[in-house]
Amino acid sequence: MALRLHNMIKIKRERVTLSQQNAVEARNAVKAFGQGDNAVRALNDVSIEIRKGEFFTLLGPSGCGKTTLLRLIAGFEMPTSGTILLEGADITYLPPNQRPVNTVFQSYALFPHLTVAQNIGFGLQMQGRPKAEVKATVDRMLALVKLEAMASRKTSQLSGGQQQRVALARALAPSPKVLLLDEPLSALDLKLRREMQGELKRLQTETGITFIFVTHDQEEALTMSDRIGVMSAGKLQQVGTPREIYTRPHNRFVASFIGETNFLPATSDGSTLTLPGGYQIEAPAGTKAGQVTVTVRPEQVKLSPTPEAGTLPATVRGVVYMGTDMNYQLHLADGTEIEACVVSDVTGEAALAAGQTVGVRFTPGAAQVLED
Ligand SMILES: Nc1ncnc2c1ncn2[C@@H]1O[C@H](COP(=O)(O)OP(=O)(O)OP(=O)(O)O)[C@@H](O)[C@H]1O
Repeated sequence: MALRLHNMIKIKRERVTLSQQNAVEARNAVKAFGQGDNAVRALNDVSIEIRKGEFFTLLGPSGCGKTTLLRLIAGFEMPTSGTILLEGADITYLPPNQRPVNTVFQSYALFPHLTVAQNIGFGLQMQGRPKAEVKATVDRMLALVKLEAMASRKTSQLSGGQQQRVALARALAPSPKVLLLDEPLSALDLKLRREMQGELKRLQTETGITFIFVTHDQEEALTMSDRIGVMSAGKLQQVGTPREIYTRPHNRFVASFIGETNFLPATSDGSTLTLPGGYQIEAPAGTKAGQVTVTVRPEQVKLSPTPEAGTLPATVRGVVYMGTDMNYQLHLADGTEIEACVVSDVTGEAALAAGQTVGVRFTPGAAQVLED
């Protein structure tokens, strides 16, 4: 009995310590809007752990619940059920202004009649911090976002990129534990967006503050994040590093939402996968026996000019020159269509022509078996 109690206390302590290592946790978060038949489940039992000091991205299509999850963390919404924790403490019902969390919105929400410096210092002033401290922090923030020369300009006289920097500096000024960023770059043109992606990453690294970034742009998520949480229809589909998400997608949604991919039917005996045309590859560890769906990225599909033994015969249906790459559309004997992406050579000429029968192989280890 005493041993059981001791173990229970130990487990509880370990759980609390683990929770404290996380900046933010959602446990079984459900958020429903509306009643009865009109109810929308924006979040459907979402549990997630976001570590201290990481650049974490919530990625998913429009309406999947990203903003709703962010609003629960900010305190702008309460969950229908479930818990939100910040460094292990339950903040589910804590008002937004009592959370050490700040948000940067897509619209920036700057005060146009105030100067850059006044905008950045606004939150600190409202907190009643001493004047000298406000000035020192504003100066530090101006240097951080490289806007020292603009300190006394009105924000209405700034470009979109500069306004974005002011919004970031203002949100970072009170040193929040967590910064929430709701599609902050979507109003910027492509060139500026790329520049600000680098800037955001730099700010996160330099400040060490946990960033939770919302986007529906997969490239943005892959290039900026330490880890990504992929969402669809109010559910978290997969959490992992950009590399894990791209190379080891768990299901069809994740595989197709992030990058281009091919799906092929296969039969598994637990150790070997047999694909259309009898092409056999090693099954990844843990693959169950039976009918499965395999996914393989186009750049992991290798082509030889003739269907040699041990390859999958296919007919080239079309060739598209993409600049850096050549894209081949291929037709398999069972009717499956797949794509291969081959780096262009110096001439930019296609090595294989439409109508040709070729041999297909996959880079060993590249094919993934999906859960659904
Ligand atoms: N206040 C609300 N009242 C009713 N339904 C809402 C409300 N807020 C969100 N929803 C619904 O909840 C679902 C999730 O919305 P949410 O804004 O979280 O998605 P999102 O992934 O952030 O989408 P987007 O990228 O378009 O902003 C959607 O179906 C949306 O219509």
